[in-house]
Amino acid sequence: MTETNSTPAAPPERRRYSIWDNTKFMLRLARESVPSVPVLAVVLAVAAATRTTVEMFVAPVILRQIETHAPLNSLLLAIVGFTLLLVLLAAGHDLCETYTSLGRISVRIRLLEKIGLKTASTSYINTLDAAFRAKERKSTQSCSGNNTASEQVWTTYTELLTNVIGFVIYLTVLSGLNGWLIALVLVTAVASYLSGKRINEWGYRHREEEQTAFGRFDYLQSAASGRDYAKDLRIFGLRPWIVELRAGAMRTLRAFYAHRERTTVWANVIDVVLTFARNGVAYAYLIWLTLAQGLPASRFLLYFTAVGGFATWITGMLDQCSELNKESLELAQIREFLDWPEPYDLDGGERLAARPGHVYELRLDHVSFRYPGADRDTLHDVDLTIRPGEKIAVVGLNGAGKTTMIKLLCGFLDPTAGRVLLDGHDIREYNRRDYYTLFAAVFQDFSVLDTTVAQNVAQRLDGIDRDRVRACLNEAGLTEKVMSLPGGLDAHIGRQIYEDGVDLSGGQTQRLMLARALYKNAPILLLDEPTAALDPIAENDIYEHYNRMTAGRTSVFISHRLASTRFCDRILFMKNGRISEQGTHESLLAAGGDYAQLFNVQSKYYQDDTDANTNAGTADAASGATDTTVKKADSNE
Ligand SMILES: Nc1ncnc2c1ncn2[C@@H]1O[C@H](COP(=O)(O)OP(=O)(O)OP(=O)(O)O)[C@@H](O)[C@H]1O
Repeated sequence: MTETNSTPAAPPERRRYSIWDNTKFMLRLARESVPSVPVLAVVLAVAAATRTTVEMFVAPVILRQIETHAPLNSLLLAIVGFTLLLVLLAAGHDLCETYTSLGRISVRIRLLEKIGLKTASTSYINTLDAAFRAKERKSTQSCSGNNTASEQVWTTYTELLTNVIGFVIYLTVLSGLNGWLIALVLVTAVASYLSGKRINEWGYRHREEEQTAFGRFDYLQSAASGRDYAKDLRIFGLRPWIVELRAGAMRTLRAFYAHRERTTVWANVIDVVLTFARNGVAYAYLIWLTLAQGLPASRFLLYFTAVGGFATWITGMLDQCSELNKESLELAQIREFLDWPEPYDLDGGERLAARPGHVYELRLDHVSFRYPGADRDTLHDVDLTIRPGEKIAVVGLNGAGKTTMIKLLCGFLDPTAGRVLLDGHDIREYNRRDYYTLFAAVFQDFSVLDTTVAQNVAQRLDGIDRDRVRACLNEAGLTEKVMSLPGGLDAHIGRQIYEDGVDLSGGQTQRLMLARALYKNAPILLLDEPTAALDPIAENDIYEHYNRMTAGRTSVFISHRLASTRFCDRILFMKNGRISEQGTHESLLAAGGDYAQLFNVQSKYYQDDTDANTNAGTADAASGATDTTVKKADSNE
């Protein structure tokens, strides 16, 4: 017997994504979508720095001409030349900016697509992880508008580069001045940067806290307004309760932001003091040079403007570094999500060739399973062979582990211990996408897309075999309902997108899900309480056709109605994560164990009911048993 490995899945290893890493990531992303974006970022930076530099020279050059009594022509030429140059630079800058803004949006959308792809194709187990879902939410938020990091970062790169170019130019201009002055400006600037960096690091350290607080608020916000809760909100008068919970979440979120602001304010105070000291000393020195050393007015004006500009470039560089740091943290969140570890590579592994007509054997080889974060196993050493073409029924009390077993069989979950075997081979060796093609399923939760009936059954846009769709709808007992809809197979389901859409009842939706499973025509059929929402007549109808539906396939059928499992080859009774009994209906009754006891409890009700109402229908029909023939009725629920 395989030892139970009770260690839960390890939390994903945390990687650090530096600003440089994230810059390379954004460049790669731009290369994949709009390669002109980084190029135009550089062009814009050069244009902006040049424009400011030209502006700095305008007044000193004109003043110098006046000082040296230059001819009027030369003066006018300088004025017209500067004006034209500034107009051209401004026009070129605005043109590039307009052109690149669409490109930046496209790059952001590309990132959003990657997030969507990861969400859709991640291993099923990741979708159960609250940390994964929180990261997905945060990543989507970081790409959901023009002002989010994934788009704004290009502006930051541009402005940072503008500041660096300006810094170099102004440093060259000021190189004739006292070196101590330049050193003072640099030192104060670095000090400002370091205090800002500390703040950003605080944000990075506490980002999980922010995510948790925000996630809780967001969840309650959607619960208070969402369509899913619309009925409960009204019938149970839940609004005050949810609103109070939401207010509590809001208070936690506010407390977090207040803490962050308190930490930030000190960095701002330090920055203001340093800026004041830096500019004050510089201006005092220039005034002294003018008064004591006879610095010409045009030079004074040039240096005066250059010192102010130099400090602005440095402050700009620091601001942009801080901004880039913040945006890089957001990008790091997105990358942490995109690089979230996968227990298996959906596209890796041995390919499973299609084998039409082949009937598969499935085996759970001493399988145990524990959900991530749980403190005990849900399944304990389950050993089960489902023979090719066998029809298995699984019954048991709530929480016994029936659905979990199905999820292990179809490869959504991997065992914590033991193996799942397909025709004797560990399914972990196979390509998981190929493996999924072997299964059709009806799960307890439905996934109907707001689109046409035919597309919901065929799960595709083109190449729908409409005759097969009709046959499957018929098999699932939905023909009459669909044909009553204007548009028939092309009628829209759901009202989220289409005003003319139809909201199906729970039972009708379940039948639609069954038709979808039948349309896939996969060799293994998994049905997790597929008739729970059906009326007794529709349910009976499904049981009567069950053999035909599953002919030539291996099938597993979970049900809470024990009588309904008689038509299966073998019944498994699950208790506390183990298969505690198995056999045919008759042999299990004869054994007098848990199954027999549960069956008696269930049938007793109907028996009493029958005794009390002698004119009522048979007990078996009411309990959904198969040996009672009930006229097929495709009722409109
Ligand atoms: N994502 C999860 N994380 C942690 N525990 C889980 C998760 N899903 C299910 N469980 C636990 O696993 C146990 C078995 O659940 P499972 O859904 O397999 O039971 P079931 O027999 O299908 O129940 P039911 O008849 O109510 O559908 C339950 O105790 C449940 O709380």
